[in-house]
Amino acid sequence: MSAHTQPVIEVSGLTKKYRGRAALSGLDLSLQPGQIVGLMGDNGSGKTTLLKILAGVLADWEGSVRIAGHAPGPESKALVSFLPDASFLPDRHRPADAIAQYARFFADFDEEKATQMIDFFGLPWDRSLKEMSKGMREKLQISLAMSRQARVYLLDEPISGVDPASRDVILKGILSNFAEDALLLVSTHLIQDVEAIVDSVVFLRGGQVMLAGDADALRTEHGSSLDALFRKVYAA
Ligand SMILES: Nc1ncnc2c1ncn2[C@@H]1O[C@H](COP(=O)(O)OP(=O)(O)OP(=O)(O)O)[C@@H](O)[C@H]1O
Repeated sequence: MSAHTQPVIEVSGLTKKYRGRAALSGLDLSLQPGQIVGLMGDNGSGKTTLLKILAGVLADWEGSVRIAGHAPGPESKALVSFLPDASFLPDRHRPADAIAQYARFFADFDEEKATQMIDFFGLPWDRSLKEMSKGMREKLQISLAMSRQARVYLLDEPISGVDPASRDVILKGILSNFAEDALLLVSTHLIQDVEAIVDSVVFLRGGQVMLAGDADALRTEHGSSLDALFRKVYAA
């Protein structure tokens, strides 16, 4: 990574309150492109809130947020592929309908890539979302989100509903579809599952960044896995 690379995400003093209670409290974060970043944190630490603000789907916050130089809005949304933690596709959609919908919405969507990824995951083309299992739906939504040629991918808990063997397949699918100069920010509490693929991590607590840095440097400095470090810092 070049030291002269501009951060693709720059956040400073970000505060978000829900009915007067802060979910994010003056959060600062700067992320370079060309890496996979694990967004970790205990329940309620603000991961989803942060991802939604970066995705431009949550308003009424204070502070400064820039995505490739743009404030959240139509220009930033065109560069950001967001995978929310809840299903957002109509229940009646089969994979081909979902592909057609994505193609209509997103100019950077690659239908062929999505088709390949759906086949890679072995998903049934003849089943609607309603007829799929939770893990199948997650795989379909990951296939769609990763098939945009985005600068930034925001994945909120993409592997929460799948069995351990499928998690590895999904991570492989994500990695093989990830352009080198993009940024992928993935939230999870299953840190051991993403430990092998993340270049750096951001640990949130109480709506602030508690610890952030290069994964290898943190492992060396603390002499432990990220998983063990996570347990240690959150137990403290
Ligand atoms: N729509 C909402 N209305 C009110 N409070 C909310 C809303 N969404 C989130 N919060 C609060 O904001 C805080 C941060 O929530 P958020 O969902 O961002 O955390 P998280 O780190 O993603 O948690 P988890 O790991 O449990 O998914 C929590 O205290 C939560 O109760």
